[in-house]
Amino acid sequence: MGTFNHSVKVPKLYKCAAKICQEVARGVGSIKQLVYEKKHFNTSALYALIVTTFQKAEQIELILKRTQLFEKEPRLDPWLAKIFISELVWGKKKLPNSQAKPIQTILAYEQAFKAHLSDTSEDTEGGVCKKPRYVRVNTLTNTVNEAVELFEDEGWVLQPVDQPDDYMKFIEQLSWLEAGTSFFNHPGYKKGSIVLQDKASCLPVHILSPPPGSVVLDMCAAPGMKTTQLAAALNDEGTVYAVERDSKRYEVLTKMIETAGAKCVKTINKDVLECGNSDFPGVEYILVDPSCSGSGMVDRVVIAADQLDARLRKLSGFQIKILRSALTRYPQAKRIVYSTCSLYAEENEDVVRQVLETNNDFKLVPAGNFVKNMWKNFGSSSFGDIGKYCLYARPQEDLTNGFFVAVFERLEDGENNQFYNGRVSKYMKNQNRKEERMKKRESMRMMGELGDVGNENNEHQRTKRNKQSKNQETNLESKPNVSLEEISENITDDKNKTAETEESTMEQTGTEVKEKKKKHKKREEEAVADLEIVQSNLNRNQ
Ligand SMILES: C[S@@+](CC[C@H](N)C(=O)[O-])C[C@H]1O[C@@H](n2cnc3c(N)ncnc32)[C@H](O)[C@@H]1O
Repeated sequence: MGTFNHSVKVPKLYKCAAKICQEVARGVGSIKQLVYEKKHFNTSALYALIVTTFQKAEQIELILKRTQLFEKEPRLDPWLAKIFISELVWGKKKLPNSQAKPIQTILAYEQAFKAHLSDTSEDTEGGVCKKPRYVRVNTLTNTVNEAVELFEDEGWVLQPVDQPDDYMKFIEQLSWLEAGTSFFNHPGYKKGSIVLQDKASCLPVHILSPPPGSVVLDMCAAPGMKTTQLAAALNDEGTVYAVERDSKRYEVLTKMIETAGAKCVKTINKDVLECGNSDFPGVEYILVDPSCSGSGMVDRVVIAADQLDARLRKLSGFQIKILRSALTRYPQAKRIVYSTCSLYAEENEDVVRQVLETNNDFKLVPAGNFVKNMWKNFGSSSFGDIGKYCLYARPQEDLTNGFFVAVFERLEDGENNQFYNGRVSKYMKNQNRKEERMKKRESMRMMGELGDVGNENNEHQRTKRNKQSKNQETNLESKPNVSLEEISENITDDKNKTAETEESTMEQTGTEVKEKKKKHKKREEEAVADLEIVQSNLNRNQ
């Protein structure tokens, strides 16, 4: 091993890359978001280094296991070591000429890494595909021809596309750029002429195809790729309601909309599960693109196998809930597209199946119809027609990120949803119960008001009632109007909410998630305390 000097620092690029990897793995943000937040002078090198490290995650883990690097070198920073291995084996294939200790330590294992790599490459190399760099032309600010000219001026050559299909033409116009081509600093990207959006990620909006002038709801909007694509589909005529719950991601969303010059978008920083028809009147087209495992993303962070089942269960619970709300809360909705960038049936066909089984207002329509039946990959045959009707983009065959799309359309009179099994979902039962409770309260309130008319004693009775309830309030330590049933329901609701928050805030920071959990726990405890107070008062009154 060469000599090293403790005072020699690791170059900033590697330290920064290791820090971002650690944050991505903790769910603080996406690679892109964190890289751009760091404002490092060599963004593209930083991005490439991190993406390669995640792409090669399985191989790196195997190499680490076989060389027992961390057992032998316990002081090595794990993410820094992974970054160096990635650079040494797949990146520049060398490390900076430095005496810094971590660099020297890694270099001492170079031969061992390479030897182990030759054993591992066969089974894992096939997992990574070389997809081209896709760009979507933002037709709100320039035409496809203008964008093509912009690139041709720089020496790019546009290749003809064989497929006659509009979708293929539009999306692939500029797709013949080598894998890894970077456009983050391109003036066209900075001023919003192009959007760096994967071809498969363009599918959901292409399939939803809202005509200009329509009212659209984008339920999970940030960072805003599909929101801006929706605005372009509308030719900026009509309305796109873009809802995003996470406040940090909401900021990114508003910025992206501004850069794209989309005027028809109304952004809402709210939990869409708390919204309904009165918030977004007249919604006709809905895009449901919820948080998912991201297993289709070529530069994804791999979820550890022992956590996968639990993670998928949580995610699919949330996905079912959000899709159901789309299908039940917007009476004027005609077409709804559900999409994920996951390749797991648990988040895709199975979500579609569960929602369809309890809904008789919508039918599933073959997604292939919307791409002129030219698509190759569909859902699993183990889901019967549901599989046939849903569409997949698969990295190896389509050279895109992995994606899933399902399309729902409102039933016409006399039509049936062939997958409906006649059962009412728990979700709908809860919704109906809530509505009934609200109606009951409203009619009691109305009766109270009507009762005032022509009743001389009413004033007196109301004062008496108020007095009684004030006394009760004091007895119940200010919790008089809450029934046992309501409090119990709140506890359950809060429990569900805690789970849901966990599922859908993958993109939130660890601290935010912790804070939220704390708050939910406190609310739960308060609700339990309320329940006990009401219970003890009831016992006392019996
Ligand atoms: C897969 S991303 C959406 C990507 C986006 N459609 C695009 O194309 O750029 C999912 C987004 O949904 C947001 N989200 C999750 N649960 C939500 C909820 N209940 N209400 C609103 N937004 C939510 C997440 O914060 C995240 O930004």
